[in-house]
Amino acid sequence: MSSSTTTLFQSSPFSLNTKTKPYSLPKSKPTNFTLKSQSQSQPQPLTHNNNTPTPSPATPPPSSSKHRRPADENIRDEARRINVSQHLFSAKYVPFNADPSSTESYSLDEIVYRSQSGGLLDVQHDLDALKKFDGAYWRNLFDSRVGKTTWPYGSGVWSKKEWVLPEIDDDDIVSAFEGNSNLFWAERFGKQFLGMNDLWVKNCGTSHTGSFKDLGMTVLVSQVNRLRKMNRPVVGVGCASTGDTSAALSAYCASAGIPSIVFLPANRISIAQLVQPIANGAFVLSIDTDFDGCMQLIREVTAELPIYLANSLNSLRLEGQKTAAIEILQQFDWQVPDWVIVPGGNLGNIYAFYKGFQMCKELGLVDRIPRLVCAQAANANPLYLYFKSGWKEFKAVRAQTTFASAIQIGDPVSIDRAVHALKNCNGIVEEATEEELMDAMAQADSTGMFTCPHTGVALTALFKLRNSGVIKPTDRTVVVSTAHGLKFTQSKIDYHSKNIKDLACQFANPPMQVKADFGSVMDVLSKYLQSKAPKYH
Ligand SMILES: Cc1ncc(COP(=O)(O)O)c(C=O)c1O
Ligand SMILES: N[C@@H](CCOP(=O)(O)O)C(=O)O
Repeated sequence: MSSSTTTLFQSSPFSLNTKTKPYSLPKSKPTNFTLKSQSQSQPQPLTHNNNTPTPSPATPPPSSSKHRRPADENIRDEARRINVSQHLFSAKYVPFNADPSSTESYSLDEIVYRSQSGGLLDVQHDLDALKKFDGAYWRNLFDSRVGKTTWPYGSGVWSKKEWVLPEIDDDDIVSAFEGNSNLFWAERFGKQFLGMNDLWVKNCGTSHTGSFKDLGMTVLVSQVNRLRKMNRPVVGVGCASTGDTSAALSAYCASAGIPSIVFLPANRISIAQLVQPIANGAFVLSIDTDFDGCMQLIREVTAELPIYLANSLNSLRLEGQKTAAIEILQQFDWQVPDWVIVPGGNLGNIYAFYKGFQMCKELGLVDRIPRLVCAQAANANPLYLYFKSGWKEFKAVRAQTTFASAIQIGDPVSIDRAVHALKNCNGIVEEATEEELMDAMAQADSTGMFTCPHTGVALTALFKLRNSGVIKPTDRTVVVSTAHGLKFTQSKIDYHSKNIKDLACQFANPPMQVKADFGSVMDVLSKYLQSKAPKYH
C-alpha cells in the first residue's frame, strides 16, 4: 500500500485548480401533501403520517411554523412518532430468473447470497400488492418526496422505499440522503461533438462518496443494521473493491458504527479511492492480486466468518442502484429516453438500471423502457466479447490495466443478470480503447464537465453508435456518469501533460510556464486572444 501511495503522491509537472461541482437536486414539482391515488376508487394508500388526515390536493401546504417538529426532537424521532408501522408491501429473495414453478425463496432477514443451485439471487417484490395502486399514484408519491428532509424520504433511494426494502423500519435505515443526483443537459458537448440536441448526463458521481455505489450501499448497510439489532451473526461487513464499493461501504458502516473490511487490489486504485476507507476507519487489506482475485477471496472469507458480503453479488445492493433509473424517468417528468448508456465492470449496475425501468413499466408509470448500452474498456471486455459472439460463449478474461480502473474486471459476478437485461431491452455492448476513453473524457471536460474515465468509456460508446447511425441525432440519450472526476485526477494530469506512453493525448491542455514579467505575460496573452478571436469574413 505504501508503494502505491508514494507513486500516486509523486509531484506532478503542474498543479491544476479544481473545484467540486455544486450538488444540485432535480427540479421538484410544487408539493402538495396528498399521497392519494388519482383514482379514488382504489384502496387508501400508505401515508407519511397516519395521525394526520390526508389533505386534498387543493389544500395549501401548512405554514412552516406549524409543520416544525418540537425542538428537542430530531428527524428520526419525528419519523418514529408519526409513522405507524404498516407493511402493505413485501419482498423476498428468489433464484435469479427462476423457472415460474420454482418455490425456492428466502426472507431478506436471512444471510444468503446464492440459490440452492449456486446461481444468483434476485429481490422479488410482491407486485400484486404494488399493483393495487396505479402508475399515477406511484408517480405522485415519488414526486411528492423529492427535495425534502423528511426521514428517510429525503434520500433519492428511500423516497422509493416501498419498491426497495418495504419492510425495514425507518429507524434502522442508514442514509446520507444519497441519490437525487442531477441530470445534466450536455448541450455544448452534444451539439459540438455529436450533432445531438437531447443528450443528458446522469451525474451519479455527485454523491456522498463520489460514486453510484452509495445508492446500493445505503440499502445493504441498513439491512445489516437491522440484522444486528435482531442479533444475527454479523460482526462486520466486507467487500472486494476497485475503489468505489469500498469507499461507500466504509462510509455507511462508519456512520452506523459497524466494522467494515475492504479487500483492495494493491497498486490498482486511485489515491483518492484508497484514502476514503482509510479515513472512514475501515480495516483495509491491500492484496497483491487483481480485483477478481480479491473477489474470490472475499467470497471464501464471508463463507467462513461472520462478515456480511457487500459486493453486488448480494442482490440487496441492486435494489438501491435501480432507483437511479426511476429517478431518470422522474426527472424527465416520466417521459422515457431512447437510450441509456452505462459503463460495466462487475455488471450489477446494468441489471439494476434494467430492473428500475422494467418495474416502472410493469407498474404503469411509463409504457416502455429505453434501450440500454453497456460500455466496457477494451482492456477488460468479457461482456463485449460475449455479445460479439452472438451470446454463444462466455469466457472470463484476465483484465489488463486500464485508466478506467474501477471496471478492470475480467470475471464479472453479474454476467447472467447483464445478459438478461440486455436481451430484454434490445441492448447493445460497446468497448473503448485507452486512447478513445481518455480522449472522450477530455472532450467532455472541455465543455464544462469533469468526468471520470468510466464515463469516458460510456461516451466512447456514444461516439461509436452515433457514427454508425444506430443512435440518431434527435434520440434522447442519457449517459450515466458513475463516479466523480476528482477521484481520478492523476490520469487527467498525465493526459494533459502528454505523459502517457503510446497516447497522442490530442485534446491535452497543458498549462504554460511564463516568466514573471509584464512583457512575457502580455506576449502569451495576445497570442492566445488572437487564436480565440472570432473570424469575420
Ligand atoms: C466508477 C464505476 N463505474 C462503473 C462501474 C461498473 O459497475 P458494475 O460493476 O455494476 O458493472 C464501477 C464498478 O464496477 C465503478 O466503480
Ligand atoms: N467498481 C466496483 C467493483 C465491485 O463491484 P460491486 O458492484 O460488485 O461491488 C468497486 O468500486 O469496487
